[in-house]
Amino acid sequence: MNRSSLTRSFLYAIQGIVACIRTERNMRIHCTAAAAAAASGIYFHITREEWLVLLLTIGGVISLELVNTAVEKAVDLVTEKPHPLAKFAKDAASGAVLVFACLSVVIGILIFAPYIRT
Ligand SMILES: Nc1ncnc2c1ncn2[C@@H]1O[C@H](COP(=O)(O)OP(=O)(O)OP(=O)(O)O)[C@@H](O)[C@H]1O
Repeated sequence: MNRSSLTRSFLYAIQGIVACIRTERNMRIHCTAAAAAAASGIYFHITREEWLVLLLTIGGVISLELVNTAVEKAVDLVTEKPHPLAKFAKDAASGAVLVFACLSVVIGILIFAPYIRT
């Protein structure tokens, strides 16, 4: 892979992220929550280890939402007619986001609750 094709792949990936933020309401919710968590991390001066967990969690949710959107678009490309496999694929992909998002809330509470209490 030469340098210009590497740059092109990078630009396509950025285009994918921007398109997802523009079109997907859930993605904008995740980005807002991520910004709020990062701002809280700065405000409370959380530790290096807490930043590692927080950043991994933010990256996980946003990456999973990108994959979920990709699955939705790919399914819609194949068929927009009701189909049990289309439902299965979309529900499983959004289930993956839901699992990670719920655990992120728990992680956020575990990180920030001690700072808020003191
Ligand atoms: N072709 C289909 N066949 C059967 N069920 C479908 C189909 N398309 C969507 N569904 C059902 O409708 C739900 C919502 O699908 P839709 O494509 O509107 O996603 P969405 O509302 O944009 O999801 P998200 O909120 O995760 O972005 C799916 O999770 C699935 O249960």
